[in-house]
Order: sequence, then C-alpha cells, then structure tokens
Amino acid sequence: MTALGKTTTEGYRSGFACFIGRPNVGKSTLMNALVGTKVAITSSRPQTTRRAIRGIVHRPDAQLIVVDTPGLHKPRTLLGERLDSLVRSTLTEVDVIGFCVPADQTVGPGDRFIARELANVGRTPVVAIVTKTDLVPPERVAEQLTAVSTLGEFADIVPCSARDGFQVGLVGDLLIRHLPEGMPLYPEGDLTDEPEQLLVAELIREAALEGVRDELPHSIAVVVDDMAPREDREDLIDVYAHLFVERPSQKAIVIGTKGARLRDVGTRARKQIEALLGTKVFLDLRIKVAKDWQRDPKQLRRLGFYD
Ligand SMILES: Nc1nc2c(ncn2[C@@H]2O[C@H](COP(=O)(O)OP(=O)(O)OP(=O)(O)O)[C@@H](O)[C@H]2O)c(=O)[nH]1
Repeated sequence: MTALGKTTTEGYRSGFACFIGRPNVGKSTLMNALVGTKVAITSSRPQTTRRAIRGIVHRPDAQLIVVDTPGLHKPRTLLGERLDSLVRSTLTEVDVIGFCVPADQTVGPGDRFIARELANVGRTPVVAIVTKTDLVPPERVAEQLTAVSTLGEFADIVPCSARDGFQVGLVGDLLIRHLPEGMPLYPEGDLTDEPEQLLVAELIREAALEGVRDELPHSIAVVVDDMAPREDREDLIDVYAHLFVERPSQKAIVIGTKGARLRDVGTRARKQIEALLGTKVFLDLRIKVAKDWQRDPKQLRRLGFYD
C-alpha cells in the first residue's frame, strides 16, 4: 500500500520527460498543450525530484511528468561549448527526451549542436518532434522530417502543432511509451495532498516575484496553510496562504501603494491556481515578516525547503 492507496501497477507507466531545442522552437507551448493547463513552475519539489516541474500529463494508464530543462531557454547556453552540468544531469535523469525542431526553419547549427549533445548523454531515448506544422505546407513538413532524421538516432520522429492541436496527443503517447512501468507518482485531484499545495505555493511565489525579482530574489517564501473545497460548493476551492518576507521594507514593496501590488499578485496567482486545479479558487493571501528566515533551519523546513 502506498500513500496513493494503489497496490497494483500492471500496465501503468509513470516517469519523467523533458523537452530540449533551440530558443523559440515552441517547447513551452507544446508542454502546455500536452499538460492541458498552463503551469509554469520554477522550483523543485522535494518529494520526488529536484527538477522544476512544468506539468503532469494524467492518463488512465500513465502519468508523464514534464520537467523543465534549466538554462536551455537561454541562447547563450546553446552557444557555449557544451551544455552545463545541470542540463546534462537533467537529460540523463529523465526517462525520455523530446527534441523540438520547428517546421518553418531549416535545420541549422543550433539543432546540430543539440543533436550531438543528445547523442552524448547516453541511453535516454529521444523522440524528435517537428513543431509548428501549421505554419508550413505538408510537403515542407515531409522535408523537415527527413532533415531531422539525419541529425541522429531517434526513437521516433513526429510532426505536431501545439497551435492547432495536430498530433499533440500522439506526442504524449510516444513519450509515454518510453516510461517505466510503475505507480502514479503524483495524486490526481487530491487537493489536500502536500505536493499539490507546494505547487500552489510556488505559483503564488512566482506571482509575487514578478517585477521585483531583482530587488527580492531570494527573500520571498510562501506557505499554503490550508486548501479545501468550500462546503456545499463543488466548484470552489478555498486556499489560505502566507507570504513571508525577511524585512518590513520588503513587506512594503510586496504590498505596494495602498495594497495595489499585493492585490495584483493575488489576482494573477489565483488565475494560475484555477488553471492548475481546473476549478474556481478563493485565495486568502496574507503577508508576514519572518526575520532572517533563510538563516533559520527551523523556519526553512516550515517553508518547505528540505535541503
Ligand atoms: N504557429 C505556431 N506557433 C507556435 C507553435 N508553438 C509555439 N508557437 C509560437 O512560437 C513562439 C515560441 O514559442 P515558445 O513555446 O515560447 O518556444 P520555446 O521553445 O519554449 O522558447 P524558449 O522559452 O525561448 O526556449 C511563440 O510565439 C509561440 O506562440 C505552433 O505550434 N504553431
């Protein structure tokens, strides 16, 4: 028996995937289309993985967890001589890699560079994905599939368009095929589950950091105190959360003039949480000063930092 209450895993697959490709090739859009909700989470979740989780694809017989590939969004990284070690370790830790090449641009040095790196990471299977097929005629898609096939050894090569949904489901199927058999790693729709609360806390933290990232890069933490469906209302979830800063001056920044900024943070976070949970959300967000929380191991654990 596990925390998720399942004892059998026959035929069930679960595991991790990441997407790689030059900037702007449509990785984020495809990930969001696959996952079905727009979630962009940028910190790791302690229980299962240290990687930032982008989203989870739930299927009756599978769970595909899409992780972010740190740093690869920056062109600078791609122009470097090799991928940095964090990217490399992400690529080796996942069960399958989706390598994205857009249909509307000829295969270039950036694609070849990534393909070479992928050949070096070892045994992780790579599914090559020709993205943005809606932008070009079918014969161009066919040409691109051929061009991509010369870049390396791929488990599959599949064209798709995240814009019009063409074969997005198939991309999911092809990735899932490479996952090991196993238990669901995350509960579906279990709103009291801690990982779900951590995700929600992360969305709030992201919203709070927007626009003040340079001023308060590491000074904001968020704890979700409680999260539960409202009594007699199936379509509404109450989320109670605290936002911690280290100094009163930071509190003033986060709150903004007459509370305008905090209200804005609340609205943006609520929308993201609603997209994640697929229901309406009431967000009660309060702010507290927890002096020097970063230096206090007890505070850190309370705030969800287990390192
Ligand atoms: N027409 C069309 N446009 C797309 C498609 N997918 C993504 N785009 C557009 O291409 C641009 C880049 O998409 P992103 O998903 O941000 O690309 P990315 O690879 O994640 O980019 P980086 O974060 O810079 O690495 C955006 O303007 C998207 O709207 C698609 O299937 N069709």
